[in-house]
Amino acid sequence: MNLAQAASGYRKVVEENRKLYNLVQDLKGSIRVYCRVRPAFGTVKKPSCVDCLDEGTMAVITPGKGGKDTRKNFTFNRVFGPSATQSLVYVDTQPLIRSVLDGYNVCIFAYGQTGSGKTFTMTGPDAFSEETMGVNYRSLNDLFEIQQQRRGMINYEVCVQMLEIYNEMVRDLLSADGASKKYPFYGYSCLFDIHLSLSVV
Ligand SMILES: Nc1ncnc2c1ncn2[C@@H]1O[C@H](COP(=O)(O)OP(=O)(O)OP(=O)(O)O)[C@@H](O)[C@H]1O
Repeated sequence: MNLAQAASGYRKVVEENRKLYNLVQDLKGSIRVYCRVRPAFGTVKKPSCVDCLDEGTMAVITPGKGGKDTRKNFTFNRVFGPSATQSLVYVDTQPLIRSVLDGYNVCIFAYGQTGSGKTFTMTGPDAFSEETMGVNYRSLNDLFEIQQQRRGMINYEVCVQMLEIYNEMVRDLLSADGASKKYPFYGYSCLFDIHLSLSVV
């Protein structure tokens, strides 16, 4: 077998591996919903109204009269309890980062009421370290690592946009004249009409 044949065979195996990898991600569910319960703060003395039952189920307890509490169970792809670390929370998300570099669209977002831990999960706390950093930084690290591993075979250009939607206004966070770069927000489709600053990283 000559070198050209060997290289062609190798490329086929790599391509097959890529397809199978992304098929597994699809089969695990193209929409996954995780629940993270943040720890109660030191000053809170009342028992928690949230109970993590198992890896995929949690209960919300509503106190009733005469000690008759009602419990409602909710099922997720996975439930992370108050002691879950940042790295544990990232484990299920990590494989999707490789899918991004294989040409798949991936969206990861945090949703929850104020103070529930969205920033903590996605960015990390102020006391920032390798252990405490959140999903965004971990994802970027992985993107750059895979980019390095594939260097010479595939060249990737990584760009970022950052925007904030607040009080029905879209604000371009990477614009030098940020204060003036505000657009009215009319819904999802309006984001495509707005030309936000694109920064190559
Ligand atoms: N898993 C966690 N472990 C320890 N502390 C946490 C955890 N999740 C959140 N916190 C702390 O709880 C507080 C509120 O969290 P955070 O700011 O992330 O909430 P948020 O959902 O982003 O709120 P907002 O919508 O108001 O911006 C912060 O002090 C944060 O450090």
